[in-house]
Amino acid sequence: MKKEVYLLSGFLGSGKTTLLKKFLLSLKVKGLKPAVLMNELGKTSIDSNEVDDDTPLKELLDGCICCTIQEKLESQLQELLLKEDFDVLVIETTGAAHPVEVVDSVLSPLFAQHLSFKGIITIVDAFQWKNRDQFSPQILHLMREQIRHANLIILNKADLLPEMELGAIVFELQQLNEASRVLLTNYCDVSMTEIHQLVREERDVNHRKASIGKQLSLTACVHTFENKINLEEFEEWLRKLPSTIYRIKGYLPVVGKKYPYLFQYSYGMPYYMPEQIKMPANLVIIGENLHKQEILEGLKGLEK
Ligand SMILES: Nc1nc2c(ncn2[C@@H]2O[C@H](COP(=O)(O)OP(=O)(O)OP(=O)(O)O)[C@@H](O)[C@H]2O)c(=O)[nH]1
Repeated sequence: MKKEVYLLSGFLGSGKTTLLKKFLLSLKVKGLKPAVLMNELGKTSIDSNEVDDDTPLKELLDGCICCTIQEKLESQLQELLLKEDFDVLVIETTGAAHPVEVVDSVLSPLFAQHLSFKGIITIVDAFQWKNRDQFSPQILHLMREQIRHANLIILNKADLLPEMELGAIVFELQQLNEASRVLLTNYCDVSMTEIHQLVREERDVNHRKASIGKQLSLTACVHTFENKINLEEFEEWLRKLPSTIYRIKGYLPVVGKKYPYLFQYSYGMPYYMPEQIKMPANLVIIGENLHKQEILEGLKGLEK
């Protein structure tokens, strides 16, 4: 059975660790075993002390998951999958992380059969948002991105502002992300049912929806090659793809080669690298309004 993955996003100090503690507790009450992947901008983690000793915890220190140690994130995910027994993984990113970059790692072809991405929960500090003019345009952009890509927005620290102002902020957040619900909380006191329900997903192994950024209708599908393919024919297939496919990554089993090619494709640019070891022959395709069946049939048609 696939392990569910939730991503906690939100700017520094918004309340991610506060929510994490409550979320972990609720999972345990439901009889589920959680695991946590956390990263901190500094060299030592502070928040990890907040996680009980019986919960498997991986830390990514000295950098933000998305910009400096994306590869490390993948290896930590792999290690968790190999060594730990858990049902649900909660990833708490630093407040300075772009959520979609992290989702990109979770959707790695290495984990296609093991992880089921449930969604991004973004926490917004109401007081901070009201006073956001103090931040640089770059930080403001990041905060907006975290909001835009959320599947659920938690407007936290409601105790710090009058109701009228909170109402105006809810309206602003809703304008930024019409598809997500906005919940108003104190100390991230949110009904966990809301979190568990946050993403509707297809559970099919080879054909799954990653509910990232619903407002952008970003979806993903995974193809697992059962047979080898011819590289020239694959390139021909690639050339015919619509421009709404932004990202493809995975391993291509190539006719005449013992080990697969690592394949990366980003906004039209393909990249191939021969591997020296056996890898799972999964290919993840991410884009807007994907015609999944057509894509998967096209790939199947390339197999010899
Ligand atoms: N007044 C008030 N304080 C809150 C609320 N929620 C959290 N806090 C406090 O805000 C501070 C930051 O909360 P955290 O949960 O550590 O925030 P975080 O997003 O994990 O912070 P970083 O790890 O630095 O990004 C803590 O002192 C919390 O106790 C709230 O609703 N109201």
